[in-house]
Amino acid sequence: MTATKGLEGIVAATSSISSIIDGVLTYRGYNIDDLASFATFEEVIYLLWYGKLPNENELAGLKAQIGEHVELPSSIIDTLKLFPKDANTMAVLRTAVSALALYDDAANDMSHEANLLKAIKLQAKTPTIIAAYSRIREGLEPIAPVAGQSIAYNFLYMLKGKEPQASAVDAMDKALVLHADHELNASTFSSRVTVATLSDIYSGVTSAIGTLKGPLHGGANEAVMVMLEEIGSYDQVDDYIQEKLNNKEKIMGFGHRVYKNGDPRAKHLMKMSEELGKAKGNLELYNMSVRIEELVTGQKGLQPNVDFYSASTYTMLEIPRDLFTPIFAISRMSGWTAHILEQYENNRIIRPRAEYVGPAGQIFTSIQER
Ligand SMILES: CC(=O)SCCNC(=O)CCNC(=O)[C@H](O)C(C)(C)COP(=O)(O)OP(=O)(O)OC[C@H]1O[C@@H](n2cnc3c(N)ncnc32)[C@H](O)[C@@H]1OP(=O)(O)O
Ligand SMILES: O=C([O-])CC(=O)C(=O)O
Repeated sequence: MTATKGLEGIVAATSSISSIIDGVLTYRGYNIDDLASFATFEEVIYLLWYGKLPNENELAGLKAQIGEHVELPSSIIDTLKLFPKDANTMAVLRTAVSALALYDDAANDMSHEANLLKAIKLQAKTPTIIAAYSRIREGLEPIAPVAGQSIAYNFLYMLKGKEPQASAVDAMDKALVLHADHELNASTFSSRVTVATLSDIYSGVTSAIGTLKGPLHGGANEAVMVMLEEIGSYDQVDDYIQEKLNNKEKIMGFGHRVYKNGDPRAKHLMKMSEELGKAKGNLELYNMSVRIEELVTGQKGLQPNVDFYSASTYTMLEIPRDLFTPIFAISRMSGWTAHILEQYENNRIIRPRAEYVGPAGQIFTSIQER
């Protein structure tokens, strides 16, 4: 038995949800470029869960169901109020999402209908948790969403407490479409491993949130922003990046396990970052990002991934840095739950082997003799 470090190149499941073939990303066979240009996040959620794009009635039905479940149990709001005001926001989300199971009588009902309803509840409540905690830590009361509005609109509305601009809602919606699913990425894999023991959907998404949090995965969007803040201004980019490259340090937001010739989502986020910067009359972060890309791609051949331009995009939307990865979770909740439902449909416990590289043939000695 020989291990493959990081399971690189190992095909660990079959799935009909999303694919990456020759650098082209599709959700259920639809090219991500078309979805990013023409579909809303709610249409994409429907596509991921039901395997087809919704007609108008089906979309209205899904939106109504999400609207019905968007509010949090009061105990969850009370719990959020108990958390430290400076808590890690992904730890907050992981804990609150896990706690939702305590207030769902059907948490352990394993029927498909019950699991689909739980997916709807999780998708509806995740933005509410993030917006509520963000307000609570600022000493403000959480606010209720506006009935009939989209997830993107309501997240921005609940976060900021005022009607968001149409351009901000469009950008948020597109970002949610772009992050929704990505084949067997680490967090999706961990959700599938968890539910393959026939554990419940809340356990599956709690594992996934914990996995997304890491800076080699979803946490990279915040790490990119830390880097941009450290650099400070356009004229400091070359020195900062060159030193990192010389020291063989990682540049966050670059590289990918699967894409070696570029992440098809990055160009959309790059354009959004530029457009939002132009609208604000401040292209500094965009220009800095472009220069970083020139240096890193020019010298290392590494391309920006989905996390790189999302950092400047979210900053242009005036979103606090520590909500970037939670926003990724709002979007990926749709993909995680689609994969969990798919796993349940054709389940087998996921239990690979390890190549043992420790000592062999040890002679046991009593504790007094050690
Ligand atoms: C949503 C997402 O999860 S997208 C990914 C977000 N993560 C990041 O942006 C963090 C920065 N990037 C990375 O750490 C990696 O590229 C990962 C985790 C995304 C992929 O990791 P792997 O597939 O294991 O890539 P791997 O480590 O084999 O990289 C190949 C080579 O490129 C180098 N490399 C990879 N990424 C980077 C980077 N961002 N900066 C500098 N060098 C890098 C590696 O050090 C390695 O060099 P070596 O062959 O001299 O040892
Ligand atoms: O697929 C991966 O390894 C990481 C990624 O880009 C994602 O989850 O969107």
